[in-house]
Amino acid sequence: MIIAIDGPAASGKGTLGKRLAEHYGFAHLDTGLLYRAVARVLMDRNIPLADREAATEVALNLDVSHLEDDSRLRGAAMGEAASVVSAYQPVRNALLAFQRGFGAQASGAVLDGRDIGTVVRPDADVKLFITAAPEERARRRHRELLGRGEQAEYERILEDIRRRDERDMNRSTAPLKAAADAVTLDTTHLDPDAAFQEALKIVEAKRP
Ligand SMILES: Nc1ncnc2c1ncn2[C@@H]1O[C@H](COP(=O)(O)OP(=O)(O)O)[C@@H](O)[C@H]1O
Ligand SMILES: Nc1ccn([C@@H]2O[C@H](COP(=O)(O)OP(=O)(O)O)[C@@H](O)[C@H]2O)c(=O)n1
Repeated sequence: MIIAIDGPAASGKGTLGKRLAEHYGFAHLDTGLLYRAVARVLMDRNIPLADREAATEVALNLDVSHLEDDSRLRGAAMGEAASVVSAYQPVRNALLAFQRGFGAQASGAVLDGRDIGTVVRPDADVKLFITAAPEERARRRHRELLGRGEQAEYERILEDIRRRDERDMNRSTAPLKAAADAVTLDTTHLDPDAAFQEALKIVEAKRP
């Protein structure tokens, strides 16, 4: 079974994806980490994010083996940089085969990102579109960054989230949007447990 989870920044996609994968014993891929990793390599090499050719080259040669263990990828700067390089079609193309093949050896897979239900796995058995009010998402990300010891200011994070959503929704290639057959779950007033229970109901109802 394939579960696709899409939605805007800090809506809780990763948290939900991880829990659903644990519940069903499936593999889980946070696809945002791929774009974050491309951005990180460019930044480490002092290559401008505007260099599409270099970004494509990095994406084609990306080492995808240790993404989960790399806490630097989860910082605020990398999220912003990821949304710049993710707008380049050749970068997206370079990362597509890996995402499509992910979980083929497992009994099922959960992938979360922006275009899983629309582009990566339009054939997914269940598609969830996770949303929450921008203010609530900014509160969540603020708490998360402070918890990781990063300097973080609520107003600045809210601005970053709005700008990133705008860029992700309005790009010409694989824009952030709910697939026609996705079920939308608004988690603004749901804590992580309640969101998981709601998501579980949706998955169970759609399970083949
Ligand atoms: N329903 C929820 N209520 C409150 N906090 C949440 C909820 N879901 C996730 N979080 C927290 O919000 C932050 C962002 O969640 P995450 O799953 O990383 O979102 P995304 O993958 O959509 O960016 C994390 O610190 C996470 O623990
Ligand atoms: N499938 C995906 C996943 C992420 N992305 C891009 O990568 C950026 C970082 O994604 P992320 O999921 O790690 O970000 P958060 O939602 O965790 O803040 C997003 O703002 C998107 O621009 C994408 O274009 N397609």
